[in-house]
Amino acid sequence: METKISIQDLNLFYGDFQALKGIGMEIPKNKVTAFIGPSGCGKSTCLKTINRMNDMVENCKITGKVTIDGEDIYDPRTDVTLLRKRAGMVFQKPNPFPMTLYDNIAYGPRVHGIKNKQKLDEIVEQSLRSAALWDEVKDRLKKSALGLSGGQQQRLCIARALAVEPDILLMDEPTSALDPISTLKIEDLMDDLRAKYTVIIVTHNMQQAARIADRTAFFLLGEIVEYTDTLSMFNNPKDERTERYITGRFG
Ligand SMILES: Nc1ncnc2c1ncn2[C@@H]1O[C@H](COP(=O)(O)OP(=O)(O)OP(=O)(O)O)[C@@H](O)[C@H]1O
Repeated sequence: METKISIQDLNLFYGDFQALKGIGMEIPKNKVTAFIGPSGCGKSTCLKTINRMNDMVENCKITGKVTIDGEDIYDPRTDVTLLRKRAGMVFQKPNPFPMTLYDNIAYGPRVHGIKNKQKLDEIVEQSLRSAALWDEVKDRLKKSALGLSGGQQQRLCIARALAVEPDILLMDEPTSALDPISTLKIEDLMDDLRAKYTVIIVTHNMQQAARIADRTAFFLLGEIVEYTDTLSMFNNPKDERTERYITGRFG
């Protein structure tokens, strides 16, 4: 397996509080990796270190190293805008912009300098197809995105992330606000996405991790207790704490 993202001895502090402790993991290319663990154990924090979303938090300090394709993303010379283009993010609650579906998706490419209408049309169609939304919305591209259902909005947000051609997709509990049918659609989509992207998903839902992830990391109190291929984790956890968590016997 080729490593896409390497995290080495990563510590993260919010003020005096240490949220991540000595995280080390190699995240493989073109696989789905799940972060699981009880609330507040650092999953989202760890996810956000990969595109430096933590830069926006005051008093947040990081030591250690994160590399993408071998490049140190915390190097002062890193272009953070470009980094966030390479590592797109989808959040827990769908957050479409209050504009048309078309403009939601064309927004990123326009920011990055694409002005040609035909090219933008192509990107919009392709992104919506990749997010399994095209057929449902192709006749309403000029309508407000806020009129979509929650599940459609979340797929629109995935399409918006794909429109700038990332290689990594960071998803922070992307289905927690969705009904079971929309959740299933996003899970199916995940299967297709791995062909082109390296996907990392934070989830509280262990069945979801078991269904969609190739590898799973179990976080507890800011540390990684266990990180292995998903089948081994669920069938044969090495650490007693992992076993207790996945069998629902704690926290
Ligand atoms: N901006 C912040 N400032 C201070 N503390 C923070 C901040 N963001 C997160 N924390 C703290 O860091 C710890 C890890 O939070 P994080 O959101 O990464 O956990 P999580 O595992 O993703 O939780 P959940 O599953 O509930 O989303 C928590 O104790 C949280 O309160």
